[in-house]
Amino acid sequence: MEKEEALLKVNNLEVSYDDIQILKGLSLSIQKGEIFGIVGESGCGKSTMLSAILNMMENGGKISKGEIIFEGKDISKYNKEEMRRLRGNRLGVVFQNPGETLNPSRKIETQFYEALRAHEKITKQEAGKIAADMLKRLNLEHGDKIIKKYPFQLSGGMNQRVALSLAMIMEPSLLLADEPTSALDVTVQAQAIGEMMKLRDNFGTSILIVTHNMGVISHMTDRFAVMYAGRIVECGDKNEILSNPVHPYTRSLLGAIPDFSGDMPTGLEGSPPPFGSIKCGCEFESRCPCCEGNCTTKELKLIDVSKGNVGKEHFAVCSKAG
Ligand SMILES: Nc1ncnc2c1ncn2[C@@H]1O[C@H](COP(=O)(O)OP(=O)(O)OP(=O)(O)O)[C@@H](O)[C@H]1O
Repeated sequence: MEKEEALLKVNNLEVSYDDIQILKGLSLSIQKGEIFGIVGESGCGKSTMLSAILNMMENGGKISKGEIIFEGKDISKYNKEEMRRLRGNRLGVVFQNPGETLNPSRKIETQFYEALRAHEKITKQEAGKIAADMLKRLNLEHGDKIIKKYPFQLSGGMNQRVALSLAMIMEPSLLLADEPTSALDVTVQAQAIGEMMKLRDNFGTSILIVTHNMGVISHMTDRFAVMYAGRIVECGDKNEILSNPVHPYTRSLLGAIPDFSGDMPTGLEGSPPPFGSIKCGCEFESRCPCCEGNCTTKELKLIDVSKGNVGKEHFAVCSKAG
């Protein structure tokens, strides 16, 4: 059976800030209704990838190569106005801190009204009803009362759910989520994850979630990619990677997760090399327990490490630990 056309396809994306290359030949694809995760430690380029997709890079940032195909069109060529129309309509976004999505000086109902009005003709009253309905669908009871409040009158967890509702109000086909649970209490984190998963079940929304938390990846995603120093080093089916991680960095990430046994997690010494300092070979070499002579010179390419498990995709740029 032929595979359905991907909803989002990022091909060989290269992004630099002030001429220093950050993203290195990044490729991924997301199917309709799929939850895809990107995991990696702080500074590996996760947010840069999302801002490139959204055309929201800060000054000095530019896409130097590659394409971003969303619903069949290369949106990396879109101008600001074309992107503005797409955001909030076909593409929803939720950030780590609800404060980045919500305006502190406007009532929730005004924010919904403005978001809806940007894409369709609507009265304040109609917008209020749609907003209250959406809040209810995301398990926020008394939506009619919540919309009358300002963000500071709600808890962090409630605000994040309001932000999620706002991102979903136009029922976008793809939700981009940048560390959406990191700023929340652990108990509320689980709730927010559950709610995002319901979006896929109830609306068929695809989700691209960026996180440094392997627990979130393991709980939420169908497939995921591990990023290190601006490059995808391992990607594929979630269960394949979690049960048989082959890249030494993925193994280190998994070894760093504390558990209830009382054993100390192994952790990972050192830090990634500064961007721009490694011109060829493997960026993980200085921290890698498995490195060999040619690691600093060989070209890095994702290779199929799936061991013939049909339908269970699994790629890595190195399989020395496999
Ligand atoms: N506005 C900017 N100007 C210059 N360089 C930037 C800018 N934003 C990001 N970078 C560079 O890109 C690198 C990756 O940053 P990015 O925020 O994408 O990483 P991240 O994996 O999302 O980190 P975190 O988990 O801490 O948010 C940074 O280390 C920095 O070198």
